[in-house]
Amino acid sequence: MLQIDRLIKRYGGYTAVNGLSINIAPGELFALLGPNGAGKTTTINCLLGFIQPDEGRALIDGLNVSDAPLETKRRLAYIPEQVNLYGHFTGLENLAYFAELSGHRYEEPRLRGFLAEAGLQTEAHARRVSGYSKGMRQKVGIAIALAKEAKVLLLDEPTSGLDPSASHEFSRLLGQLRERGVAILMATHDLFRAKEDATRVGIMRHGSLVRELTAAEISHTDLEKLYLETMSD
Ligand SMILES: Nc1ncnc2c1ncn2[C@@H]1O[C@H](COP(=O)(O)OP(=O)(O)OP(=O)(O)O)[C@@H](O)[C@H]1O
Repeated sequence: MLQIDRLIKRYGGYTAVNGLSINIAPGELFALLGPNGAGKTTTINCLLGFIQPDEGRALIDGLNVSDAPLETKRRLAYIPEQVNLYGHFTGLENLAYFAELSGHRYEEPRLRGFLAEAGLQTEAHARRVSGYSKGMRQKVGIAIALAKEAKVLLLDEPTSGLDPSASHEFSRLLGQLRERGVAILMATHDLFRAKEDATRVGIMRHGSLVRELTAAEISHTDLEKLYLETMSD
């Protein structure tokens, strides 16, 4: 569903992403770990079509992002650390707007249904987003993914700054999206959430994937140990 194939992105003489290949099947969650500057956000920006890779390719649902930027954007949803919404619009209005951008027009009850499914309390639906907490904005992000019927979800540091209950709730929602067959790529520094939520975990360093493992086969302690060892190699 999501294929990253020998992706390379250079900035001048610096190689930010260096031959990265990852395949993520429907219903899988791949957690991408790595220190600051490892190239995680650059990779996500290539998938979003925000930047062009120098070599290699990224495919969303079989479509090359470089050849079909609009089509691929329609098929994916993106939740960064701070979900970008229009503060003076309500949650409902934001959802209607972003769903429409991807060609989906819904009546209000259906929109409320998506927000409820994403865990946003009913009294907040018609409130302005400027008063929402970070966790509430992320729920709107999940509702947008549901409304768009996104096949791929890209997450960049989604749980950073969330309190433990909000973080737990967020991971429950990711589980629901996985059950619907969404392929998820999550860049994160949160080893705990990576181990808990992911099917596979990759450790990135200097633009390359240096380790890849099955989440179920490693304990929290061993993942932390492996991460630290990888950083000191
Ligand atoms: N527009 C740019 N011009 C030049 N260098 C850039 C640009 N964008 C990113 N880089 C460099 O590419 C490297 C990878 O950055 P990137 O943001 O992808 O890392 P990251 O793994 O997401 O880090 P973090 O965990 O801090 O978000 C960094 O060294 C960064 O300085």
